Amino acid sequence: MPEPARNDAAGMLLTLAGVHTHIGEYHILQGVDLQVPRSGLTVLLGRNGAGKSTTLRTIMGLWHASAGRIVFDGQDITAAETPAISRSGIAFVPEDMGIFSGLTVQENLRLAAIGGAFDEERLEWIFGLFPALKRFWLRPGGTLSGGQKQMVAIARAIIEPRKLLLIDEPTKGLAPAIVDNLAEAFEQLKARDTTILLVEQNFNFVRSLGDHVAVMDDGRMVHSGSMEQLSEDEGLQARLLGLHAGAVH
Ligand SMILES: Nc1ncnc2c1ncn2[C@@H]1O[C@H](COP(=O)(O)OP(=O)(O)OP(=O)(O)O)[C@@H](O)[C@H]1O
Repeated sequence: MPEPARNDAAGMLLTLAGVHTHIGEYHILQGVDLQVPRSGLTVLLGRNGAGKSTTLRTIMGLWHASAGRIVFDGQDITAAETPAISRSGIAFVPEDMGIFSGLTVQENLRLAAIGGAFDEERLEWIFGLFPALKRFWLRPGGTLSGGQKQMVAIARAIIEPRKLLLIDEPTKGLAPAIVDNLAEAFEQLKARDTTILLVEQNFNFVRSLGDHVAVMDDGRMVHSGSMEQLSEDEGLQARLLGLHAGAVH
């Protein structure tokens, strides 16, 4: 029997077309077009206030688009509510990480596991990615360092298999060793065919991890292409990101 027709663009897991988002009286997203190819890591870059977090929150249904269309894995999710979007296979790690400080690492993860039950093999894989979580398994989330909290937040997002991870500025304020640990974890997630849409300001962190790149400014997309192209073109980096030749961000 032929496959049912899919209304996503070829090879795209997620497509935003002409998305507008208003927050109260403010018109924040002003016609965002974004395509996230299946597999690999797409980086969303742009200066502070460009609308990156609002884009992730709109995909997740935490703000509703006032115009435009969001299609995920062949389904129109523009008007869907957050729990349904989550069940369709998208996990979101917000900038504030959203972990419960009064609950232990174990309890934080158990809340994200379907039926509160762990798949032991998957849990061992996560402990391999983030050994600190095993060490601090019974510690309350609130007593962990910023990097450890970020690990809990990412572990919650991947405790069940997901098609797409939305992650907002995970390296902000973290020590280089933790940033390296996150980079390794993202490489492993990519190897397991998880698609990642990552908002990041740290261009050096994403230049070797990223496959695709989109750049926002003033609530619109101003560039999209391959990371390879942006990585090799210092003129483009200067124009889009304000980076100067040899700049370490
Ligand atoms: N809850 C809100 N109420 C009013 N304005 C908001 C709200 N959230 C975001 N904004 C505004 O929307 C614009 C885009 O913010 P957003 O957080 O999406 O940008 P960003 O690119 O993620 O920047 P940053 O890196 O600073 O988080 C900013 O001007 C911000 O002040």
